[in-house]
Amino acid sequence: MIDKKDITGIILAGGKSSRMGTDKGFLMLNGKTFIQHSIDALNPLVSKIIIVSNNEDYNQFGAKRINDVFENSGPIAGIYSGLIQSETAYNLVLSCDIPLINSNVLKKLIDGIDNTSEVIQIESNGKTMPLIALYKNSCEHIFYELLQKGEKRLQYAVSQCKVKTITLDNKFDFLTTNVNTKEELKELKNAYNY
Ligand SMILES: Nc1nc2c(ncn2[C@@H]2O[C@H](COP(=O)(O)OP(=O)(O)OP(=O)(O)O)[C@@H](O)[C@H]2O)c(=O)[nH]1
Repeated sequence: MIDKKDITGIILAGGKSSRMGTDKGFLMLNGKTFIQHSIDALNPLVSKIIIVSNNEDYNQFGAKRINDVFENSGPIAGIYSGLIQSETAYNLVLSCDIPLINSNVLKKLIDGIDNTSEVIQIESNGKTMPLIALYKNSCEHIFYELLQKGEKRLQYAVSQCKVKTITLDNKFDFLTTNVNTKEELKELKNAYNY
């Protein structure tokens, strides 16, 4: 039986944010920052939360913030940076731009743990989502090798691990809505009356 003491939460909050123009973790939805939505979804399931970002403004959220080990190398580097700091076998990885995410969705990843899978990811709206996923620490060396080769495609990196995909029931697809632009944020607020 996997306990929360065996799981670290890793929130990716770095990157260029070129489409949004500002750090996505500080956007507000329903009176709460995006990063706080990620923290609140992870908290019941993990023993510790690590925020991966070079922005020191993320120090205020009561989680451990760490810098990216490789700069400008995208989410593979963000996950790798979190994995090398993690002291647990399992890691729930979440990007900071999915503000409707909740613990029930993340719990499905923990329920999917088996003896073989190194990555367990959500599929929602017909798309696999490696930034709503559980990673075993054994991915660390695979990601390191790929980063050395300059690989930036997270989907490719995940395909190099033993991966299992858990498909969300269609009625929960909205919970994985990803916000990349100001227009998408406006649409989300309109859709859910926030
Ligand atoms: N720590 C870390 N997180 C990253 C990095 N690149 C992207 N992310 C995070 O990964 C998630 C998805 O990022 P994207 O939307 O694909 O990329 P982005 O750089 O944030 O935005 P764009 O420049 O608009 O593509 C977000 O939560 C980002 O904060 C990185 O190099 N380091």
